Amino acid sequence: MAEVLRLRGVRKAYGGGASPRVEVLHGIDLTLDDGDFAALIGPSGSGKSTLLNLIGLLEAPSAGEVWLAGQPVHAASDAVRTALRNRYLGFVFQFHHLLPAFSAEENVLMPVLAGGGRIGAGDRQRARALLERVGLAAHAHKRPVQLSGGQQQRVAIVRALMNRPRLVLADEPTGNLDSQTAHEVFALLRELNRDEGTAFLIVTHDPALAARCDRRLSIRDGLLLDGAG
Ligand SMILES: Nc1ncnc2c1ncn2[C@@H]1O[C@H](COP(=O)(O)OP(=O)(O)OP(=O)(O)O)[C@@H](O)[C@H]1O
Repeated sequence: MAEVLRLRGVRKAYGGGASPRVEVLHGIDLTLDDGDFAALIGPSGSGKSTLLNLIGLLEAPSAGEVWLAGQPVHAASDAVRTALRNRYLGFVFQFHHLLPAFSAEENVLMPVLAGGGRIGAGDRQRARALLERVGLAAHAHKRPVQLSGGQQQRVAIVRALMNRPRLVLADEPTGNLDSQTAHEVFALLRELNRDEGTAFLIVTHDPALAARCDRRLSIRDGLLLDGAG
């Protein structure tokens, strides 16, 4: 199975100069392969979001290497990082961040525009197929406010898959949902992982959801433990 992500000795420190320098991540090694389904757990403030931001190419490490799809990105320019992010990564957040003025289908199509492309017939077909896949075919024309919380999150999830990313980063994707809906949305992530072969790295505080992942990565004291299996 091909490697999609590799971190080697990744450190991240904040501050410096006038404010004290605090190192949050003390040397993280991690490899994710295509199709991996991994939970990232750890106490509040342990650095989960920091790690996700580094993997998402939204922040640069203070030291160490980040490789995405076989390409070194730790020293890449902003333009290269943006291009790699659009091509290989998808994002799902705790709050759906759908654009309120646009329909569900238009929201799903947004990553095509963000990647600098023009929306073609094939893109519309994929957006509709994805919405149908998650039971929202009849809601494609509705705006986010007309959808339930679980439906909104489903739209956000298929939006993340629109560009066929190799890795989806999900920061507490079910954190804002009641437990029944959370389990349904989580099951959907799993199905999409299997159907599309997309790797997922999912930050969750819910041990029951983490237990349903193939890998459980936990951050403690700035280090990553891999509790595979
Ligand atoms: N931009 C920043 N500047 C300074 N310190 C930061 C910055 N971002 C995060 N930190 C610090 O880094 C540490 C890790 O934060 P992070 O948000 O990654 O933790 P987390 O595990 O995601 O927490 P939670 O589960 O509460 O969301 C915290 O002590 C936080 O205060």
